[in-house]
Amino acid sequence: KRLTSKSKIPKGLKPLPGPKGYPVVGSVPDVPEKNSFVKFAEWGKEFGPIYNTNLAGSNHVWILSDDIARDLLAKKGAIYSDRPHIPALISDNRTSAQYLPLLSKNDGWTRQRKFANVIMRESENALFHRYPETEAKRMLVELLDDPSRYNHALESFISRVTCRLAWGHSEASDELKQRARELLIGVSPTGALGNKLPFLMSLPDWLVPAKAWERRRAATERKFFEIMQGEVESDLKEKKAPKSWMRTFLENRSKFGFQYELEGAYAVGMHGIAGALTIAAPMQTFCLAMCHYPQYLPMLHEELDRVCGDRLPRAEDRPNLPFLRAIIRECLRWRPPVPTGIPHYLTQDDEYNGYFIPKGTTMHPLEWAIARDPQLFPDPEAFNPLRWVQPEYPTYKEPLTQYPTIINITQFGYGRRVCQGMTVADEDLLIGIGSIAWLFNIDRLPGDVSTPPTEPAVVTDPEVVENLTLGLNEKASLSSEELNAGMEEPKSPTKEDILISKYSYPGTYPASAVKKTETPKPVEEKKVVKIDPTLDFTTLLIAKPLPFQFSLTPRNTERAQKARTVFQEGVERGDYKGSREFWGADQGKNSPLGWGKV
Ligand code: HEM
Repeated sequence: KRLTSKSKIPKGLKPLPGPKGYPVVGSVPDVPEKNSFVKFAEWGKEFGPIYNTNLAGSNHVWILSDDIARDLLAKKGAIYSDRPHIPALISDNRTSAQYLPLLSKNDGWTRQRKFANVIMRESENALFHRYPETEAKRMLVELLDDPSRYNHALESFISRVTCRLAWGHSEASDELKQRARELLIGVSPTGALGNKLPFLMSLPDWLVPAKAWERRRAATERKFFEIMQGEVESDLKEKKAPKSWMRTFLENRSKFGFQYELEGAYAVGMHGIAGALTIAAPMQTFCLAMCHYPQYLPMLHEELDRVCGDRLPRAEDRPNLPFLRAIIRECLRWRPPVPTGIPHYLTQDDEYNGYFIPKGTTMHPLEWAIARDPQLFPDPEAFNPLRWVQPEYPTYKEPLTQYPTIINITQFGYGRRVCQGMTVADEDLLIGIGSIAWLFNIDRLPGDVSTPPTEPAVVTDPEVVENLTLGLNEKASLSSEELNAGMEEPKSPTKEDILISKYSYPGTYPASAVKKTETPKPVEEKKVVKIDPTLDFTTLLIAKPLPFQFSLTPRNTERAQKARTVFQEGVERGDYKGSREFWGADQGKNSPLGWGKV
């Protein structure tokens, strides 16, 4: 929607405040790609808890207060529950009935939300078929074997659980990660080129590689969903299909009233993708928080030892693990996985407190700021799980057998569009984080120079800076930072390029500060590099801490042995299978289907 000119504002109402911006592009040049949510929160200090930005001619309103978000997005849900158009997707996200989170408030959305309610309730009642407990054992052994690939192990844990929930087995978990990663790039404002330069999408494919990339992504996804549905169908016929969302769909097909042949395949697949995308982020944040706030891990160990003793945590332990729930709750508050929120779209002119909000405005509940309201969260920048379990804090709530909980918190959105997967996230995080803490000590490496977030670390040694980037781009890792999919054959980024995109906000560093050359540089050329080690996150819609180095060691040999034994028992029962390639060994590089270069 074009920005409404002042003359169109109804009498008696004012326009919302906001940054002035520049002609044509509006405020786009003022928004950094890295940690844009920090900039949007800073503008809130200047313009108040609800303000307007013009981004390349479109009207975007940012909401920084939970009360205002509720007043508008929830109470006035009848007009605030649509979704904006995402230009980089070739099928119109609002009407294609492919991706429930991106659909307009139409019939497709209503029937898929009903379907989502059924599959979520059913799997929740069955304690998610114990899939999180099963996969936690494999994750622990992977972490014991190679702690430096922790990022991969955590993402694989989530992807395998979600894959089992969606289709009954974990074999497609690498493919699911890749599907999730490509879709995330497709929908993120900082991802696919078509979202940055929408006019490209009206040009022919041969002129615009980004468009060809999207066509290939969509075709691969469709084929993947179709294969997965077909396999569960034949397993069902042979009466060997484990419990899954797909099985529920196939056994009750006529009840859901889906309108096109693969709608069920998409409805299930979309939930698989939504799960694979999001839940590893708070687990990675947990590792980050334990490194920088070491006082809390011993408290968590004490609780887990008291409640679980020498066995791994299980779903039934939930009421007895308030401190674990407090840690999880605080991870979501301190580093919200969707820091800019998922936008809603306003379908009618509206007003709020004398301000005019025009129809066609994209509304952003800015979770980053909402989760830092100092009235509710004293000392908001500090990771402090005690705020959930000690009565002197405003967020304390009883009974502690139920609270703290992540169910219905603001990080899952507002009103009619609220997240459908909260209970899955809740279960995965309880079992996933609980199991890691049960087995491991988590610490910064000896000599780690990074300091807590109140004071951004000042690093001058290029060697140190370079080491901080290790671990990028593992196979099928969702944390890869290679963006702009579909552009000209990119040169693989140099370490220098990666650093430039990593640290461009809030610190500054010239490339010369990190360049490694044959001959040592004179000292005066080493410039200061500022890094806040707890804010080094990916730039896509779902923000995850970039891989970092830390020490992950078993608390004692008995526990390590126990983890290996219970995993081995599962292997012998046939609980675990490896991941399958779908498009051949080269991932479909030379065929029309396969992994887009991302
Ligand atoms: C930590 C994990 C997660 C976070 C932080 C998260 C966050 C969100 C947010 C912010 C929204 C938008 C709400 C709004 O528009 O107001 C959303 C929507 C949604 N989420 Fe999640 N989510 C998570 C996990 C999941 C999982 C595991 C699933 C499914 C298995 C899922 C499925 C969905 C769906 C289907 C929607 C769209 C609802 C609609 O548009 O009507 N989410 N989520």
